Amino acid sequence: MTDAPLSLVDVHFAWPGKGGFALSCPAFVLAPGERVLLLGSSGSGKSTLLSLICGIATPQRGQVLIAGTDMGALRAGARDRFRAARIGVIFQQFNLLPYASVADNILLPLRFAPERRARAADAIAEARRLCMAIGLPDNLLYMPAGRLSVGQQQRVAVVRALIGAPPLIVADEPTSALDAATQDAFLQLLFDQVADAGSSLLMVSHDERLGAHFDRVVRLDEIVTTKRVPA
Ligand SMILES: Nc1ncnc2c1ncn2[C@@H]1O[C@H](COP(=O)(O)OP(=O)(O)OP(=O)(O)O)[C@@H](O)[C@H]1O
Repeated sequence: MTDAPLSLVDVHFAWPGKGGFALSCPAFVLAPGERVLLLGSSGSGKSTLLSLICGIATPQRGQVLIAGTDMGALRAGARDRFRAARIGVIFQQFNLLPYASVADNILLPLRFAPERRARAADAIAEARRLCMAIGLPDNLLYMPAGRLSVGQQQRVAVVRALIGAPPLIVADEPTSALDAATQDAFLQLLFDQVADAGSSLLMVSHDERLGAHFDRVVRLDEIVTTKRVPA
């Protein structure tokens, strides 16, 4: 199933250093258009797995295939460009540039990915449309991102991941800064945008309550084994 948006094959990874955290994933496939919630407790390795999926970390063995391309086989620069083109990433800490405007933050991935840029023909109009859809007033577009509230910054991170319709959206606890009532509305908006773009969504969380919104719920320990490399 090489054209799946995401496929993990016999992946093994250990953070460097003695007593490091090691993770193995024999097999995991995300189907086209599928929305999967990956559940795991704090420290269980969710962010580590997402770093592997995004090509921010590279497995010591095995393959992380994005639409059939093995991320680990790409050189660092090519891997960064490939990620920008194919994957919209919503980081746990948002990773916004605080002094850059909201618009510049949103448009950043398009700079590195011409094919994604081409899908957002009028990029500012598309940024504005996504902001409105996700409940972010478009008069904030030219404010420095660091001046926004945490909930607004989370929305900026979502719009940056969605712009240019990357085939795979990966999200690390994107609702953590929102109260329960806002979470549901926010997820619905995110799902609407993901469906519009025809993207697949992999979200990690420790919050079982979110499961009802997804096509499939996977517990991390169903797909990975973890251990500490002895000191
Ligand atoms: N950059 C790193 N270098 C070394 N070890 C790391 C690094 N990042 C994470 N780890 C280790 O990997 C283990 C799993 O952490 P990870 O952040 O993947 O868990 P998590 O399930 O995402 O946790 P949380 O829900 O609290 O964010 C932890 O023991 C952590 O110390």
